[in-house]
Amino acid sequence: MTGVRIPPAAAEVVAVRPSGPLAGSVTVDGSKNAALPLLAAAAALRRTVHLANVPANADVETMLVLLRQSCWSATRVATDPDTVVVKPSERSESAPDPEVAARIRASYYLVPALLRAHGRARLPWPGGCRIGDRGMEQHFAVYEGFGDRVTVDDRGYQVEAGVQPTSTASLALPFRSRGATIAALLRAVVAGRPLRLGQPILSPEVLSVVDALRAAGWRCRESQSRLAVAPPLSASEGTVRWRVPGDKIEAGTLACAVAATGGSARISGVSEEDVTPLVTALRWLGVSAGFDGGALIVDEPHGTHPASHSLRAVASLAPGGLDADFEPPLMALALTRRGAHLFSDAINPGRHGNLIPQLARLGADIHEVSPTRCRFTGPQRLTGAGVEAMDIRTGSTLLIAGLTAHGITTVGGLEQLRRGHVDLPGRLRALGADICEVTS
Ligand SMILES: CC(=O)N[C@H]1[C@@H](OP(=O)(O)OP(=O)(O)OC[C@H]2O[C@@H](n3ccc(=O)[nH]c3=O)[C@H](O)[C@@H]2O)O[C@H](CO)[C@@H](O)[C@@H]1O
Ligand SMILES: C=C(OP(=O)(O)O)C(=O)O
Repeated sequence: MTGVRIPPAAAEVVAVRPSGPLAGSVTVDGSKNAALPLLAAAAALRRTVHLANVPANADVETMLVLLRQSCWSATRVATDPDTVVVKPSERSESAPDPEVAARIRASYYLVPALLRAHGRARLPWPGGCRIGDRGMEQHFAVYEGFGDRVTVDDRGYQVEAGVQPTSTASLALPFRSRGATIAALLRAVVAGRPLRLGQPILSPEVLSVVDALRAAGWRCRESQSRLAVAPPLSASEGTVRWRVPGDKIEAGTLACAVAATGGSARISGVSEEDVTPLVTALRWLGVSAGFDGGALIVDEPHGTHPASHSLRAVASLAPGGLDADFEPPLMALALTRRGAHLFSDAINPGRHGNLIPQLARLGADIHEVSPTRCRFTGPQRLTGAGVEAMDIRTGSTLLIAGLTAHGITTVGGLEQLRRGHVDLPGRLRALGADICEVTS
């Protein structure tokens, strides 16, 4: 495609054209949704932490700014910019700027660290993707379970630290929540108290925090029904080294793009367990996908779709369930596959409302059974049009759809895409996708 190639950060839209089967090898960045709680965990620990594989997407950069505005130093190592060193700074009385904190949902992870630094945390209501009502009452129940005082108003919430006994904090979540599970873990760290948490979620992002605490000397035991952590037996002060796991969602998105174009690729940097539900869905759609030599392999050299079944993709917080963020890219892939497909995301009830009208602009015929559930029959023929990324995963899904549509698709709203990925168009281009950044 002809077009002016400019740095992605300056582009207003990307233009996508069908480019034949994607092929090659690519390595994903570190996961945004794991990096954010790990950075907050480093701050809560108040030790020097070297965190490797930290992606430079917009949400992570926002988190680094928030840490610096509070009382931590958070700097990328000059010789290894993927590594961030977090340590307490000299500043004692400073707090995050609410305007900055409101840009990301994960500002909520900073509450325990702020309690440690200031005895109180005042934050705006979380920002991030506008994908429906996204509550925080489980976080508040966690803090109240630790004896903290929570107050809310129109602009946000405040948590004031309660006096902490040394006894075990015993809490149970009414439903599985990544945010509330990590809130409980980090609150226990700051309180220096053992925690027993019923009904945790053991998603990769949570497990990466558990592993990080283990590396810092905390004693941790986890099962699907209970997560128990206890402080180190002896005080440890030295530097700890953690690593952000590879981005399972970026890997899954690339896999869907490769499969949608009938290509073959080797996607490295992600662990097998983290993409297992995605691989199951890919295979159900007749895609030859699996793990080999530490990489996710998608292999369709002839672009044939041997045994595509009708897919039921239901986002779930249950153990082994399909992460909600896999559902949109799978929808773009299923539009290319034979079958009567059903998609559901009741976790993020505004997601379909963002995505389906944009896919409809490309000509997709999707029947919305309810605001969170839809059906369609594939394969469908899409036609390029101007579309808008309404949230991170809408953006990545529209890139995939654009690769399979006839003609040129332009995707706007790139600031959404950049919140979650350093350069997803660049990753796709590395696999041969015909994508370029354009300004008006
Ligand atoms: C920064 C981050 O990791 N974001 C992810 C996280 O968001 P999010 O923070 O929404 O995820 P949680 O797992 O904590 O929440 C799961 C569900 O419970 C709701 N809830 C949660 C806590 C609470 O106190 N009250 C409440 O109603 C949430 O709105 C959501 O509908 O998980 C979502 C579901 O897998 C993903 O789509 C997001 O990418
Ligand atoms: C919904 C997402 O992010 P956030 O929770 O930060 O808005 C996402 O990563 O797709």
